[in-house]
Amino acid sequence: MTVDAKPVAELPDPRDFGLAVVPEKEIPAELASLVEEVRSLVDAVAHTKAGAHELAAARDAVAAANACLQGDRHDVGTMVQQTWPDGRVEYGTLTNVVSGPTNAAAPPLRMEAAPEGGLRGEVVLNGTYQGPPGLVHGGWLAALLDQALGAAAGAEGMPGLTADLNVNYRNPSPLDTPLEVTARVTGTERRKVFVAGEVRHGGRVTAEGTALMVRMNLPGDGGA
Ligand SMILES: CCCCCCCCCCCCCC(=O)SCCNC(=O)CCNC(=O)[C@H](O)C(C)(C)COP(=O)(O)OP(=O)(O)OC[C@H]1O[C@@H](n2cnc3c(N)ncnc32)[C@H](O)[C@@H]1OP(=O)(O)O
Repeated sequence: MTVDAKPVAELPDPRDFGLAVVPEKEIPAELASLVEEVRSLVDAVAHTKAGAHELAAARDAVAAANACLQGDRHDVGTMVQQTWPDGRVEYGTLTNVVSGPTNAAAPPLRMEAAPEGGLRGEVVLNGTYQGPPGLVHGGWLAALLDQALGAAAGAEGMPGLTADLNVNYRNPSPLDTPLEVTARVTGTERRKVFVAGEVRHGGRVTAEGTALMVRMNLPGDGGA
């Protein structure tokens, strides 16, 4: 395939697009641990068999916590600048539902450079991501792949939006156990970036995805 898409020399700075940026290292440790606690809370609520007394007490405690947090908020669209263990710098949305560090609904998925090229990450989805009994919901597998595929394009200097995503479910993906997610760029054509990736459990592919990402239109593209 023709490789004529132009990777950007430097990642576009979201501030140039009017978006606020929070460096991940500036997220307070107390917020990170609160997010962890809320993740655990969501799982506990989803599975609890507690009685009325405990449920009412928990509801009051959560209502009190909620009231504590009704102050100043980050704007929707706020970005987080993340530096991955391999030194790669990446921008993502702060509350991205797959990888956002402050989003308790995000598993979260973290990707880093894979020795064989592209990106790889590991993620464990608990029972709140359940579709069929004991298995990850197919929509969430698509979300994991979409995010990983987008991140793979971004890591090659070609951040963009998903235009087309195809997912094949090859084997069941179990809950509560590590799933490996891999993704790589397979080709480019003008602003089109073709990407492919997999979810694996115990080395066996459970879902595979391909996508077309359309690279962001950047100054200097000249309509290419
Ligand atoms: C600075 C901030 C950093 C941000 C980092 C972000 C990281 C994100 C990571 C998040 C990961 C999570 C990811 C998410 O959740 S992304 C969220 C889900 N995706 C969207 O919401 C995207 C919605 N769609 C659009 O906005 C537009 O349609 C896009 C931007 C995709 C293209 O509209 P645009 O006006 O820009 O492009 P163009 O029309 O000039 O077309 C250009 C080329 O593309 C070809 N084409 C277009 N569409 C399709 C299609 N559907 N099938 C096949 N081909 C298609 C087209 O034929 C042409 O080809 P060619 O003529 O060259 O051959």
